[in-house]
Amino acid sequence: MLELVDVSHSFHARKSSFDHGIHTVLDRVSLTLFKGETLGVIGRNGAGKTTMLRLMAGIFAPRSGAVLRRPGTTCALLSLGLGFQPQLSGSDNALLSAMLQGLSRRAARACLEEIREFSELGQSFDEPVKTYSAGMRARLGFTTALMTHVDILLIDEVLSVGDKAFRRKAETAMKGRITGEQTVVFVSHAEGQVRALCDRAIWIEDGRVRAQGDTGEVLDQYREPQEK
Ligand SMILES: Nc1ncnc2c1ncn2[C@@H]1O[C@H](COP(=O)(O)OP(=O)(O)OP(=O)(O)O)[C@@H](O)[C@H]1O
Repeated sequence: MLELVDVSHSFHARKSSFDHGIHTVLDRVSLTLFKGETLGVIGRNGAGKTTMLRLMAGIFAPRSGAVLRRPGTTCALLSLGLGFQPQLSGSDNALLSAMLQGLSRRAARACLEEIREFSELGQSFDEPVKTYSAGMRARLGFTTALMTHVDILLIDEVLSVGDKAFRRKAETAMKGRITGEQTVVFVSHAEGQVRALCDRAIWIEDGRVRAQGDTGEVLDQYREPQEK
């Protein structure tokens, strides 16, 4: 469904501590994402997980290597603070995202009531997104992605924000999608969620793949050095 072949990525660093001003964030990463699976991505802060998702989504082009996607595959990146127009209302943003994900205007409009209800944003759904808290943005982003249908859903940490009740509801809804046809890449620091939701996992450390395979085994390896 999607493949990373020897993908490397770097940013220009301001700090002189990085070699020649270049900070390598991903170093020859290869992986294959299969149709219908949920792949968990784990790793410490700054390991390169978000960068990898952005490469998968086509937001960045890799400095070297290739990101291969079957032609016509639609892909949505669900991430905090990404993709909203702050001056537009929650409702208009939801409409826009749904249309960007390939829905017709009529089909997108038809989703709006469901999004309003599930997100529990109430009156705020019609207020500009710039007035939202982080948790409210997460609710809007999560619900919009949940109600519209893309081939690959890339989820960056969003299930870990918001209050407990919404988190539980979001997790249940996500499980419903995951056990169905949806192909998902799921970045999370919440090991319990990764264990519960993911068929396979990949551990990224300092931009390299440290381990990949069975979720339980990868999580056990990931935990070992931290417990020493
Ligand atoms: N646009 C950018 N410009 C420069 N450096 C960046 C940029 N985006 C990320 N980085 C750097 O790349 C490294 C990896 O960042 P990334 O966000 O991919 O990590 P992460 O594994 O998602 O971390 P976290 O778990 O904290 O979200 C970090 O050192 C970060 O500072």
